[in-house]
Amino acid sequence: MAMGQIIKGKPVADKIKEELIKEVEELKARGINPKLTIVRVGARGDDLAYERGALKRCDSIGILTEVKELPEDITQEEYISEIKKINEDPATHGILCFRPLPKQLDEEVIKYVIAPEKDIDCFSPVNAAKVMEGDKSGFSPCTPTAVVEILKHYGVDLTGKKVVVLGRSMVVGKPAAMLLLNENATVTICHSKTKDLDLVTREADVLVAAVGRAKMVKENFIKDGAVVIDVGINVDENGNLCGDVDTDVVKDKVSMITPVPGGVGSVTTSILAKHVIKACKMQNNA
Ligand SMILES: NC(=O)C1=CN([C@@H]2O[C@H](COP(=O)(O)OP(=O)(O)OC[C@H]3O[C@@H](n4cnc5c(N)ncnc54)[C@H](OP(=O)(O)O)[C@@H]3O)[C@@H](O)[C@H]2O)C=CC1
Ligand SMILES: Nc1nc(=O)c2c([nH]1)NC[C@@H]1CN(c3ccc(C(=O)N[C@@H](CCC(=O)O)C(=O)O)cc3)C=[N+]21
Repeated sequence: MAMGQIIKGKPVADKIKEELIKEVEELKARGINPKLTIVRVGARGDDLAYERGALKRCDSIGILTEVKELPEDITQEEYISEIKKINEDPATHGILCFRPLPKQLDEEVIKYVIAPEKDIDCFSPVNAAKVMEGDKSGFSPCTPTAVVEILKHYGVDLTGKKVVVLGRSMVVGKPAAMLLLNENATVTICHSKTKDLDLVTREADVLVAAVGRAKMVKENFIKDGAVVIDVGINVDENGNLCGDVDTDVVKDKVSMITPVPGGVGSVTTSILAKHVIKACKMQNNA
């Protein structure tokens, strides 16, 4: 069996980064300084990984950043008031609220608070509706967008392909399925209630794993020669980052697979930066 190709995020991210550096220079020449504000509650491992990646990426492009660190036990009223403050702060162009939120915070209420024009990761229903409609005037969620960009970069044609998305969250699975559908794939979405999961995923020409369970996807989940996009960012028993796919056991069966770290996450941060600049330009009629 042929050894699968490890398809890294870096070349995809670097290409996006080069374009963005030029755009930031142009904005700065006009006295406009694009800025991202991150809102983090508590200290989840995957949030911290994103934060590290996002701060590094924005820094290298010239985007200003600020992190609002909020206590794990924050009340809904307090959280909402923090978001409203940032909505009204003219220096911030993009807001990223890490999700999932802790249990006492009701996402179904909070998602209406973030200003749609600053909502660079598609939290607001206004932007979610645009993803459904294929309307590119809003902000698609960064990670699902990164998944599509990686597939395009490595020449994987999605038209007519059987794509299985493992996971149905509003951060990854569900919008990823929608964006892949927009690329003319035939899409199946799986979740915790799916029966015979391995039989379903084994049909996939392209498998997108976004479950948040370390190394859950094994050899029996994979069709020979499939392309696997591993979105998972999990922390294993030794404190190291790992994906949702057990890469060691599937790598000889796949044709291509993204690594963790160095895969989807690194492209996600580039898309995030791209969206901050898009938001900044829109807010400045630039
Ligand atoms: N690389 C990147 O840029 C990013 C990585 N991530 C990572 O991706 C992973 C998923 O994130 P997110 O979508 O936010 O996570 P959520 O926990 O919100 O959603 C997980 C999804 O997986 C499903 N699921 C959980 N367990 C199983 C199982 N045993 N079998 C089948 N389906 C299952 C759930 O089903 P149900 O709906 O039925 O509960 C749910 O739809 C995490 O590791 C996260 O850190 C997230 C964003 C960006
Ligand atoms: N609203 C929301 N949207 C998200 O997209 C979201 C979220 N909440 N909550 C947390 C998860 C996790 N996530 C990561 C993104 C990039 C890296 C990343 O840049 N990873 C680098 C490594 C970074 C490092 O370890 O320093 C890599 O994979 O190479 C990691 C994790 C996005 N998430």
